[in-house]
Amino acid sequence: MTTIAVLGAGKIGEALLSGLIKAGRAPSDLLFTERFPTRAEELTKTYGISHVDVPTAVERADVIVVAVKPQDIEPLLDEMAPKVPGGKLVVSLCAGLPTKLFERRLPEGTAVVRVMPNTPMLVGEAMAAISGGAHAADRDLDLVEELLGSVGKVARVPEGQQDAVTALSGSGPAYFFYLVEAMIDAGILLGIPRATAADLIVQSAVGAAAMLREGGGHPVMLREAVTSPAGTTIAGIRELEKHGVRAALIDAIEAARDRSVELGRAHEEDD
Ligand SMILES: NC(=O)C1=CN([C@@H]2O[C@H](COP(=O)(O)OP(=O)(O)OC[C@H]3O[C@@H](n4cnc5c(N)ncnc54)[C@H](OP(=O)(O)O)[C@@H]3O)[C@@H](O)[C@H]2O)C=CC1
Ligand SMILES: O=C(O)[C@@H]1CCC=N1
Repeated sequence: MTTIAVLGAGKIGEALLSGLIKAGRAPSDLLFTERFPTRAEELTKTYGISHVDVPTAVERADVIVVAVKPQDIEPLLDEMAPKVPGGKLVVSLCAGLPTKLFERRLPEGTAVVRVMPNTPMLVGEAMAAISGGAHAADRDLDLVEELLGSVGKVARVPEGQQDAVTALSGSGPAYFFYLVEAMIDAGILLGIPRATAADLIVQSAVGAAAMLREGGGHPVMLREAVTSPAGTTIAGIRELEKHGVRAALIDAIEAARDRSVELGRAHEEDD
Protein backbone atom coordinates (compact mmCIF):
# COMPACT_ATOMS: atom_id res chain seq x y z
CA MET A 1 0.00 0.00 0.00
CA THR A 2 1.14 3.57 -0.70
CA THR A 3 2.15 5.47 2.43
CA ILE A 4 1.06 9.10 2.42
CA ALA A 5 2.47 11.75 4.74
CA VAL A 6 0.74 15.10 5.17
CA LEU A 7 3.15 17.85 6.24
CA GLY A 8 1.01 20.41 8.07
CA ALA A 9 -2.28 18.90 9.14
CA GLY A 10 -4.29 22.10 9.43
CA LYS A 11 -7.69 22.60 7.85
CA ILE A 12 -6.96 21.21 4.40
CA GLY A 13 -4.45 18.62 5.64
CA GLU A 14 -7.02 17.28 8.09
CA ALA A 15 -9.73 17.34 5.41
CA LEU A 16 -7.50 15.16 3.22
CA LEU A 17 -6.63 12.73 6.01
CA SER A 18 -10.23 12.47 7.13
CA GLY A 19 -11.49 12.06 3.56
CA LEU A 20 -8.95 9.32 2.81
CA ILE A 21 -9.95 7.40 5.93
CA LYS A 22 -13.64 7.73 5.11
CA ALA A 23 -12.81 6.46 1.63
CA GLY A 24 -11.36 3.29 3.18
CA ARG A 25 -7.64 3.99 3.47
CA ALA A 26 -6.07 2.40 6.56
CA PRO A 27 -4.83 4.91 9.17
CA SER A 28 -1.59 2.88 9.28
CA ASP A 29 -0.88 4.01 5.68
CA LEU A 30 -1.08 7.67 6.72
CA LEU A 31 1.34 9.92 8.62
CA PHE A 32 1.27 13.58 9.48
CA THR A 33 3.47 16.33 10.89
CA GLU A 34 2.25 19.25 12.98
CA ARG A 35 3.90 22.04 14.91
CA PHE A 36 1.91 21.94 18.14
CA PRO A 37 1.82 18.77 20.26
CA THR A 38 -1.76 19.41 21.41
CA ARG A 39 -2.97 19.59 17.80
CA ALA A 40 -1.00 16.43 16.96
CA GLU A 41 -2.50 14.56 19.93
CA GLU A 42 -6.00 15.64 18.94
CA LEU A 43 -5.56 14.34 15.38
CA THR A 44 -4.04 11.04 16.50
CA LYS A 45 -6.92 10.57 18.93
CA THR A 46 -9.56 11.37 16.31
CA TYR A 47 -8.15 9.43 13.35
CA GLY A 48 -5.64 6.94 14.80
CA ILE A 49 -2.90 8.32 12.52
CA SER A 50 0.74 8.53 13.61
CA HIS A 51 2.31 11.91 14.21
CA VAL A 52 5.95 11.96 13.12
CA ASP A 53 8.66 14.54 12.54
CA VAL A 54 9.46 15.84 9.06
CA PRO A 55 12.56 13.65 8.44
CA THR A 56 10.62 10.51 9.42
CA ALA A 57 7.66 11.53 7.26
CA VAL A 58 9.73 12.09 4.13
CA GLU A 59 11.72 8.93 4.70
CA ARG A 60 8.74 6.63 5.31
CA ALA A 61 6.18 8.03 2.88
CA ASP A 62 5.88 7.26 -0.82
CA VAL A 63 3.81 10.40 -1.33
CA ILE A 64 4.70 13.56 0.58
CA VAL A 65 1.82 16.03 0.70
CA VAL A 66 2.79 19.60 1.58
CA ALA A 67 -0.14 21.38 3.24
CA VAL A 68 1.38 24.32 5.09
CA LYS A 69 0.48 27.94 4.40
CA PRO A 70 2.48 29.39 1.49
CA GLN A 71 4.04 31.81 3.98
CA ASP A 72 5.47 28.81 5.92
CA ILE A 73 7.00 26.99 2.97
CA GLU A 74 10.62 28.20 3.22
CA PRO A 75 11.53 26.71 6.62
CA LEU A 76 9.71 23.50 5.72
CA LEU A 77 11.66 23.18 2.46
CA ASP A 78 14.89 23.82 4.39
CA GLU A 79 13.97 20.99 6.72
CA MET A 80 12.75 18.62 4.01
CA ALA A 81 15.28 19.14 1.25
CA PRO A 82 18.29 17.26 2.64
CA LYS A 83 16.05 14.34 3.70
CA VAL A 84 13.98 13.68 0.57
CA PRO A 85 15.37 10.51 -1.01
CA GLY A 86 15.16 9.98 -4.77
CA GLY A 87 11.97 8.51 -6.14
CA LYS A 88 9.58 10.25 -3.78
CA LEU A 89 6.56 12.04 -5.09
CA VAL A 90 5.92 15.49 -3.61
CA VAL A 91 2.39 16.84 -3.84
CA SER A 92 1.83 20.50 -3.00
CA LEU A 93 -1.58 21.76 -1.96
CA CYS A 94 -0.23 25.29 -1.43
CA ALA A 95 -2.03 28.16 -3.13
CA GLY A 96 0.13 30.10 -5.53
CA LEU A 97 3.35 28.11 -5.18
CA PRO A 98 4.71 26.88 -8.51
CA THR A 99 6.16 23.39 -8.96
CA LYS A 100 9.46 24.98 -9.98
CA LEU A 101 9.91 26.36 -6.44
CA PHE A 102 9.84 22.79 -5.07
CA GLU A 103 11.98 21.48 -7.92
CA ARG A 104 14.62 24.11 -7.27
CA ARG A 105 14.79 23.42 -3.54
CA LEU A 106 14.40 19.63 -3.48
CA PRO A 107 16.89 17.06 -4.83
CA GLU A 108 17.40 17.11 -8.60
CA GLY A 109 14.73 15.15 -10.46
CA THR A 110 12.11 15.13 -7.65
CA ALA A 111 8.65 14.61 -9.12
CA VAL A 112 6.27 17.37 -7.99
CA VAL A 113 2.53 17.60 -8.58
CA ARG A 114 0.69 20.84 -7.79
CA VAL A 115 -2.85 20.31 -6.56
CA MET A 116 -5.62 22.74 -5.71
CA PRO A 117 -8.21 20.83 -3.66
CA ASN A 118 -11.06 22.18 -1.56
CA THR A 119 -12.48 21.42 1.87
CA PRO A 120 -15.48 19.34 0.68
CA MET A 121 -12.86 16.54 0.70
CA LEU A 122 -14.16 16.05 4.23
CA VAL A 123 -17.39 14.65 2.80
CA GLY A 124 -15.98 12.98 -0.32
CA GLU A 125 -17.13 15.85 -2.57
CA ALA A 126 -13.87 17.66 -3.30
CA MET A 127 -12.98 19.34 -6.54
CA ALA A 128 -9.26 19.05 -7.10
CA ALA A 129 -7.21 20.25 -10.05
CA ILE A 130 -3.78 18.71 -10.61
CA SER A 131 -0.76 19.76 -12.69
CA GLY A 132 2.54 17.95 -13.07
CA GLY A 133 5.90 19.66 -12.71
CA ALA A 134 8.93 19.11 -14.94
CA HIS A 135 9.81 15.67 -13.52
CA ALA A 136 6.29 14.34 -12.89
CA ALA A 137 5.57 11.32 -15.07
CA ASP A 138 2.13 10.15 -16.17
CA ARG A 139 2.24 7.47 -13.47
CA ASP A 140 2.73 10.21 -10.84
CA LEU A 141 -0.32 12.10 -12.11
CA ASP A 142 -2.26 8.82 -12.26
CA LEU A 143 -1.37 8.10 -8.64
CA VAL A 144 -2.42 11.56 -7.45
CA GLU A 145 -5.62 11.32 -9.49
CA GLU A 146 -6.43 7.96 -7.91
CA LEU A 147 -5.70 9.29 -4.43
CA LEU A 148 -7.84 12.39 -4.80
CA GLY A 149 -10.45 10.55 -6.83
CA SER A 150 -11.34 8.70 -3.64
CA VAL A 151 -12.38 11.99 -2.00
CA GLY A 152 -14.05 13.76 -4.92
CA LYS A 153 -13.60 14.82 -8.51
CA VAL A 154 -10.26 15.48 -10.18
CA ALA A 155 -9.37 17.57 -13.25
CA ARG A 156 -5.98 17.83 -14.94
CA VAL A 157 -5.14 21.43 -15.83
CA PRO A 158 -2.07 23.20 -17.22
CA GLU A 159 -0.13 24.69 -14.32
CA GLY A 160 -0.67 28.18 -15.80
CA GLN A 161 -4.36 27.86 -14.88
CA GLN A 162 -3.79 26.94 -11.23
CA ASP A 163 -4.10 30.50 -9.86
CA ALA A 164 -7.49 30.84 -11.56
CA VAL A 165 -8.54 27.38 -10.34
CA THR A 166 -7.51 28.39 -6.81
CA ALA A 167 -9.87 31.36 -7.03
CA LEU A 168 -12.74 29.32 -8.50
CA SER A 169 -12.86 25.94 -6.78
CA GLY A 170 -10.19 26.30 -4.08
CA SER A 171 -11.87 29.35 -2.54
CA GLY A 172 -15.27 28.59 -4.11
CA PRO A 173 -16.80 26.78 -1.12
CA ALA A 174 -16.22 29.89 1.00
CA TYR A 175 -18.28 31.97 -1.41
CA PHE A 176 -21.15 29.47 -1.30
CA PHE A 177 -20.97 29.42 2.52
CA TYR A 178 -21.03 33.22 2.51
CA LEU A 179 -24.11 33.22 0.29
CA VAL A 180 -25.87 30.69 2.51
CA GLU A 181 -24.97 32.73 5.60
CA ALA A 182 -26.44 35.89 4.01
CA MET A 183 -29.62 34.06 2.97
CA ILE A 184 -30.09 32.70 6.49
CA ASP A 185 -29.70 36.28 7.78
CA ALA A 186 -32.45 37.31 5.37
CA GLY A 187 -34.66 34.61 6.88
CA ILE A 188 -33.99 36.04 10.35
CA LEU A 189 -34.94 39.50 9.09
CA LEU A 190 -38.22 38.05 7.81
CA GLY A 191 -38.97 36.50 11.21
CA ILE A 192 -38.10 32.85 10.50
CA PRO A 193 -36.31 31.06 13.38
CA ARG A 194 -32.59 30.54 12.62
CA ALA A 195 -32.76 26.73 12.62
CA THR A 196 -35.72 26.72 10.23
CA ALA A 197 -34.08 29.32 7.98
CA ALA A 198 -30.89 27.21 7.91
CA ASP A 199 -32.87 24.07 6.97
CA LEU A 200 -34.72 25.92 4.21
CA ILE A 201 -31.57 27.41 2.71
CA VAL A 202 -29.19 24.46 3.09
CA GLN A 203 -31.67 22.04 1.50
CA SER A 204 -32.32 24.56 -1.29
CA ALA A 205 -28.55 24.73 -1.88
CA VAL A 206 -28.26 20.92 -1.91
CA GLY A 207 -31.22 20.64 -4.29
CA ALA A 208 -29.86 23.33 -6.62
CA ALA A 209 -26.40 21.68 -6.63
CA ALA A 210 -27.97 18.29 -7.45
CA MET A 211 -29.92 19.84 -10.35
CA LEU A 212 -26.75 21.48 -11.67
CA ARG A 213 -24.76 18.27 -11.46
CA GLU A 214 -27.28 15.57 -12.22
CA GLY A 215 -29.97 17.34 -14.20
CA GLY A 216 -27.51 18.39 -16.89
CA GLY A 217 -29.23 21.78 -17.15
CA HIS A 218 -27.53 25.09 -17.81
CA PRO A 219 -27.61 27.48 -14.80
CA VAL A 220 -29.41 30.13 -16.85
CA MET A 221 -32.19 27.69 -17.85
CA LEU A 222 -32.51 26.43 -14.30
CA ARG A 223 -32.82 29.97 -12.97
CA GLU A 224 -35.35 30.90 -15.65
CA ALA A 225 -37.48 27.94 -14.61
CA VAL A 226 -37.74 29.41 -11.10
CA THR A 227 -38.48 32.91 -12.35
CA SER A 228 -42.24 33.20 -12.99
CA PRO A 229 -43.67 36.15 -14.94
CA ALA A 230 -44.51 39.02 -12.57
CA GLY A 231 -43.53 36.72 -9.72
CA THR A 232 -41.38 36.81 -6.61
CA THR A 233 -38.06 35.63 -8.03
CA ILE A 234 -37.75 38.39 -10.61
CA ALA A 235 -38.41 40.95 -7.88
CA GLY A 236 -35.40 39.52 -6.03
CA ILE A 237 -33.22 39.21 -9.15
CA ARG A 238 -33.81 42.89 -9.92
CA GLU A 239 -32.33 43.77 -6.51
CA LEU A 240 -29.31 41.50 -7.10
CA GLU A 241 -28.69 43.20 -10.45
CA LYS A 242 -29.19 46.67 -8.93
CA HIS A 243 -26.54 45.88 -6.31
CA GLY A 244 -24.11 44.57 -8.88
CA VAL A 245 -23.86 41.11 -7.29
CA ARG A 246 -22.74 39.45 -10.54
CA ALA A 247 -19.94 42.01 -11.02
CA ALA A 248 -19.01 41.71 -7.33
CA LEU A 249 -18.60 37.93 -7.70
CA ILE A 250 -16.49 38.32 -10.83
CA ASP A 251 -14.33 40.92 -9.06
CA ALA A 252 -14.03 38.71 -5.98
CA ILE A 253 -12.79 35.76 -8.02
CA GLU A 254 -10.38 37.96 -9.96
CA ALA A 255 -9.02 39.34 -6.65
CA ALA A 256 -8.56 35.80 -5.34
CA ARG A 257 -6.67 34.85 -8.53
CA ASP A 258 -4.45 37.92 -8.13
CA ARG A 259 -3.71 37.01 -4.52
CA SER A 260 -2.70 33.49 -5.58
CA VAL A 261 -0.27 34.98 -8.13
CA GLU A 262 1.09 37.28 -5.42
CA LEU A 263 1.64 34.36 -3.01
CA GLY A 264 3.76 32.67 -5.68
CA ARG A 265 5.67 35.86 -6.50
CA ALA A 266 6.78 36.19 -2.88
CA HIS A 267 9.07 33.21 -3.57
CA GLU A 268 10.15 34.22 -7.07
CA GLU A 269 13.57 35.51 -6.06
CA ASP A 270 14.29 31.93 -5.04
CA ASP A 271 13.47 30.52 -8.47
N1 LIG B 1 -8.21 25.75 3.57
C1 LIG B 1 -8.54 25.50 2.32
O1 LIG B 1 -9.72 25.47 1.95
C2 LIG B 1 -7.48 25.25 1.30
C3 LIG B 1 -6.15 25.41 1.58
N2 LIG B 1 -5.21 25.15 0.60
C4 LIG B 1 -3.80 25.32 0.88
O2 LIG B 1 -3.45 24.43 1.92
C5 LIG B 1 -2.43 25.00 2.71
C6 LIG B 1 -2.84 24.97 4.16
O3 LIG B 1 -3.98 25.78 4.31
P1 LIG B 1 -4.91 25.62 5.59
O4 LIG B 1 -5.08 24.18 5.90
O5 LIG B 1 -6.08 26.47 5.35
O6 LIG B 1 -3.96 26.30 6.70
P2 LIG B 1 -3.76 25.90 8.21
O7 LIG B 1 -3.01 27.01 8.85
O8 LIG B 1 -5.05 25.45 8.80
O9 LIG B 1 -2.84 24.59 8.12
C7 LIG B 1 -1.46 24.59 7.99
C8 LIG B 1 -0.91 23.76 9.13
O10 LIG B 1 0.46 23.51 8.92
C9 LIG B 1 1.14 23.70 10.16
N3 LIG B 1 2.56 23.93 9.87
C10 LIG B 1 3.16 25.05 9.43
N4 LIG B 1 4.49 24.83 9.25
C11 LIG B 1 4.70 23.55 9.60
C12 LIG B 1 5.86 22.73 9.63
N5 LIG B 1 7.05 23.20 9.29
N6 LIG B 1 5.71 21.44 10.00
C13 LIG B 1 4.51 20.97 10.36
N7 LIG B 1 3.37 21.70 10.36
C14 LIG B 1 3.48 22.97 9.97
C15 LIG B 1 0.42 24.88 10.75
O11 LIG B 1 0.71 25.04 12.10
P3 LIG B 1 0.43 26.49 12.81
O12 LIG B 1 -0.99 26.44 13.23
O13 LIG B 1 1.39 26.49 13.91
O14 LIG B 1 0.70 27.56 11.81
C16 LIG B 1 -1.03 24.50 10.48
O15 LIG B 1 -1.53 23.59 11.43
C17 LIG B 1 -2.18 26.41 2.19
O16 LIG B 1 -1.02 26.42 1.41
C18 LIG B 1 -3.42 26.71 1.37
O17 LIG B 1 -3.11 27.56 0.30
C19 LIG B 1 -5.56 24.68 -0.62
C20 LIG B 1 -6.86 24.49 -0.94
C21 LIG B 1 -7.94 24.80 -0.05
O1 LIG C 1 -7.66 31.05 1.23
C1 LIG C 1 -6.68 30.41 0.80
O2 LIG C 1 -5.60 30.99 0.57
C2 LIG C 1 -6.79 28.93 0.56
C3 LIG C 1 -6.47 28.57 -0.86
C4 LIG C 1 -7.77 28.21 -1.48
C5 LIG C 1 -8.70 28.14 -0.35
N1 LIG C 1 -8.14 28.49 0.76
